[in-house]
Amino acid sequence: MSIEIRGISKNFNSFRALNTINLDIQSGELVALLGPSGCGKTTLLRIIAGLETPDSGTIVFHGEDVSRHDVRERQVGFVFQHYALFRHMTVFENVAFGLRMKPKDERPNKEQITEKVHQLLNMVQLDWLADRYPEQLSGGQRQRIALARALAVEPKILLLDEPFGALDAKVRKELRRWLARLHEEVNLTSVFVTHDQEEAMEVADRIVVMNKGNIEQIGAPGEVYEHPASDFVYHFLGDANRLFVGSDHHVLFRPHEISLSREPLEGHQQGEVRDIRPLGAITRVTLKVTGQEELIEAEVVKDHESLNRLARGERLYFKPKGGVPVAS
Ligand SMILES: Nc1ncnc2c1ncn2[C@@H]1O[C@H](COP(=O)(O)OP(=O)(O)OP(=O)(O)O)[C@@H](O)[C@H]1O
Repeated sequence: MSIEIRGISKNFNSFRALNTINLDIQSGELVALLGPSGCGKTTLLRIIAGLETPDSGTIVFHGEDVSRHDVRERQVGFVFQHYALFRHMTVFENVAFGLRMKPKDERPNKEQITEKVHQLLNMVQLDWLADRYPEQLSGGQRQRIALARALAVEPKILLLDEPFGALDAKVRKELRRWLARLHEEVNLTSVFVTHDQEEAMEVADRIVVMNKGNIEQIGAPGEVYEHPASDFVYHFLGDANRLFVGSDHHVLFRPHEISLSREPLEGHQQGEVRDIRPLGAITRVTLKVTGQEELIEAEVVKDHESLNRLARGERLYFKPKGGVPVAS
């Protein structure tokens, strides 16, 4: 089911949380709303769900204007970070809940419900936990059960608000990959909110970068990373160096977009080594350049020749590879 967001604005008192948002989401797409805290991501998700009313604009699901439909009529599935499971119900009952609450003429019978719940629990690979209570589960398991519960009623649209936000880094990574695979299997239209660029890059088909109630850029992960539409997007999508060139220009470049050498080379300038950090496959070297306070970070493979017996205080020669020239 496609989602069209047309001219959506929302104020909280005099504060403009969303400023005329337009966005088309294709059927079956997995879209990330990415931006810093307070940029309006959650508000937009809640408006799509029907949990919040916009001041102006319309929401269209598959050609039908649902702006006036309430949250139940919209039939979307949710997974929110703090949207707890029912504590007094087992995992099985939690997942069955939405099916049992269906109007009588749509409600499956007992056997059908049992079959469906086990099918969903198998899909999230947690069928063996069916008789447990939520407090007997890990955080990651709870999130997967919450997802199974959301999917039980077969929503055409799934909305996820920082679904893995409260989990530790390793579990987050596993769940993220698992969500991307699941999305391919089930093929529903999904929108998820995150402030973590790595999460958005890894999972989403398209990323919507938001800032202060506006959309800065919409594009595939590679597109927004390689061709950022603004300084804001460039900085938000990854570490960035600023190298000043003269008094009114600077060049933006990523730590890995650098040529590094022990010897002076054509077009390279010198920097003093302030720090050397081995980070696994790569090593990060921090350089101080004459004439600017901001340090430059260079990331090169760990066996790069420039690193051979390198010590703090020594000099290296560097040159940004590519980079984006900007007026300061
Ligand atoms: N009910 C409300 N009343 C007043 N202000 C609100 C309300 N809901 C949200 N806001 C404000 O609107 C802005 C956008 O909030 P929103 O929750 O959409 O941001 P967000 O991008 O999801 O941020 P986060 O990542 O921190 O959750 C924030 O400045 C927030 O304080």
